[in-house]
Amino acid sequence: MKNTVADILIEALPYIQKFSGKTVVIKYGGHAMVDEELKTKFSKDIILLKTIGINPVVVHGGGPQINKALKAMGITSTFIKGMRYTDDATMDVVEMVLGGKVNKDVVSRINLEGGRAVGLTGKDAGLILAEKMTIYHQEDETKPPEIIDPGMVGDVSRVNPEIIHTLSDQGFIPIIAPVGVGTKGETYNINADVVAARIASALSAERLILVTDVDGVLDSDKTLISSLNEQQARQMIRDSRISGGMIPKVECGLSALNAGVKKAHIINGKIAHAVLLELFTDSGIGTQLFAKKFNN
Ligand SMILES: Nc1ncnc2c1ncn2[C@@H]1O[C@H](COP(=O)(O)OP(=O)(O)O)[C@@H](O)[C@H]1O
Ligand SMILES: CC(=O)N[C@@H](CCC(=O)OP(=O)(O)O)C(=O)O
Repeated sequence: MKNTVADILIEALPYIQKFSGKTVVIKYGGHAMVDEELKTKFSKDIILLKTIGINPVVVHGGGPQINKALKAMGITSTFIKGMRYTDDATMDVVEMVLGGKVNKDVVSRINLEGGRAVGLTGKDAGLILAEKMTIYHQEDETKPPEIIDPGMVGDVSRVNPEIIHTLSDQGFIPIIAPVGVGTKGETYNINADVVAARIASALSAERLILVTDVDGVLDSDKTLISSLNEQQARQMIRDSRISGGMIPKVECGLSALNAGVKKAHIINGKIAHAVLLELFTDSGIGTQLFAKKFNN
């Protein structure tokens, strides 16, 4: 029976040994930034990882925080397949909220607890080069898909990870806002799951952990699906059992796995110390995704 503090620490030992010196990319969703206590616990988890020799890289979202700012300014917002339609006025607010308030809040909380976090957007050191995303919509499979213009929504065209390596090697924790830059210096709003997956792929991360506000991928009866392969996930998207913001999350997890990231998980950030529980316990929490070639 594992009930002493020592037993719990020892359960973590093989994982600590395995992950030491490796990179773990954590996507911290806006819906998981709930209250002060949870935010502090998340900050401590990240510092603990760094302290034991793991390289955490945090990519944060901020969807609800953007909604609040847009509402206060009287700008209405709509979503197409989980992506925010981003006209120029919306883009200004998105950059201000993600690169400003949300990024600095995550950074300063980690620093307050004794870590050394540094905030970046994709513009810093050319970290995230972006291009305009094209969204296809197909209602009738006998007809060609309709092309939807999402405004300044970006797709990642290239990640230049040097700045991440430089910071991580010097003991800093990079905190990345999902704003990208185009070849002409234009600013793009990129879904944070997309950025996290592409950064994890560029860093050949050991783990991609997507932290959200639900236990993982839920079935129609709301039960947690603890492991999900690519085929099952695509079927769930087709029959709308996976919808909204869960679509980019699942797609991104699968694409990171196909690009060489070892494991991808979706977990609930409302569970205290969710990141530690996922990484350092035998049972883990949440949904683990499996790519086609690893369907076992
Ligand atoms: N099958 C599903 N399982 C779990 N959540 C789902 C599913 N389908 C849609 N969702 C929705 O996706 C949301 C998570 O996406 P999102 O709100 O974008 O999170 P975040 O802000 O953390 O990126 C859930 O809160 C839920 O409303
Ligand atoms: C294109 C697009 O939709 N970008 C997102 C960026 C923030 C984000 O992804 O935040 P969460 O992870 O908290 O949802 C947005 O504007 O809301």
